[in-house]
Amino acid sequence: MPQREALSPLLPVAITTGEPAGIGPELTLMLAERGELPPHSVAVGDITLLAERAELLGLKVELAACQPGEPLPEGPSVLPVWPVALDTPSQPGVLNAANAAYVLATLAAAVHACQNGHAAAMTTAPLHKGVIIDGGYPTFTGHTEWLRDACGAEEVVMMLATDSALHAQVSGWQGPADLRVALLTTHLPLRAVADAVTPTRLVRISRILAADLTRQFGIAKPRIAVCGLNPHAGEDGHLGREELDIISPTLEALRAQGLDVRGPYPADTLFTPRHLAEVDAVLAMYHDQGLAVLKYAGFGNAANMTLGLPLVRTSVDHGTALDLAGTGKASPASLAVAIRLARHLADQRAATCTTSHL
Ligand SMILES: NC(=O)C1=CN([C@@H]2O[C@H](COP(=O)(O)OP(=O)(O)OC[C@H]3O[C@@H](n4cnc5c(N)ncnc54)[C@H](O)[C@@H]3O)[C@@H](O)[C@H]2O)C=CC1
Ligand SMILES: NCC(=O)COP(=O)(O)O
Repeated sequence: MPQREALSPLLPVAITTGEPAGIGPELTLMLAERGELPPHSVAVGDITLLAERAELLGLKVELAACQPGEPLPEGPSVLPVWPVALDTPSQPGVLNAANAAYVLATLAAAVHACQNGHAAAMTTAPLHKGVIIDGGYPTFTGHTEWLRDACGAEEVVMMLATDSALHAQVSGWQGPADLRVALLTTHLPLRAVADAVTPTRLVRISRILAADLTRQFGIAKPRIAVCGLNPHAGEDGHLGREELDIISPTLEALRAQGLDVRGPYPADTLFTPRHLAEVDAVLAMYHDQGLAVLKYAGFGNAANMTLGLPLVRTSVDHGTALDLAGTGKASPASLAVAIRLARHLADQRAATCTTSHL
């Protein structure tokens, strides 16, 4: 039996603390002070920054530096930290491109730990895409794409979900609707979206989504509703031809291969209770088509995850909120959901690996 998988529940979830000028550091500290981090959680970031932010906000957290592979320090209000040093001091709300490499170094440390059996999963606090680009990484577009490349994956899928849709066991979200929304395209200018709606991308994304809804969420035959790109799903070609020329024939081919992919549906009415009740996930064509609805339904109680990776990665449903950084007013609820989800998915993955070796 493989020791590493069998022991995964004891391995930590590595929480990258994100943009140092944003709310990520203080949200992590808030959860630690309240005792709301699951056992075996470790922050990845600059320990002086965390200490300064804790002092600023009067958060009573004992920061305990340790290294991947070492036992995690334990105790009430103890936050274990895998230290990664800032390149330059950071003030809340004030971006500095000199720290772009630092943010990416925290991600690299977490990925490395997952790959080397020192972490069970990673949860990412928000980073600021623009300042990373300004800091000398012109092709950077987000965690999702960076993780795809770091892990050598051909394709990955961004999916956000409201809490109970993540998994009934994870917590008790009682919001208006359960919603899982995956994206065909992620961080693209709107002008480039239509060109990115291709049969190849639709096939790859649909397959990953269906496979991970089964593998990670236990849905034997996932039902996926696919949005159209254009108003009224193109109005029979009068308002755009992507539905007729690309989406419909590709979905037809996927259905012939056994995938339950429905649509394309007009996106404005797909996100209504009667339609949502009939499917397990919605595949939106672009970022704001899907995420505006998801955030209306459950902002602060939803999480983001990357499907198709060889490791478990979850994240918050919000960004760096520079306007709130250093005030203590930002809610840590989504970070808590994301960490619990990472723990749950990692434990489940470990149990599956262990059982499959029996
Ligand atoms: N997972 C990640 O790393 C993500 C990063 N971002 C990045 O964050 C930066 C800022 O993005 P924006 O579009 O301004 O979105 P944002 O989520 O940072 O802020 C939008 C609004 O929501 C509020 N808000 C955000 N988080 C909150 C929280 N936890 N509690 C209470 N209120 C909260 C903010 O104060 C602001 O009014 C961008 O660079 C964006 O790319 C955005 C989404 C996810
Ligand atoms: N709106 C979601 C988002 O921007 C998250 O991006 P990523 O950094 O997780 O790829």
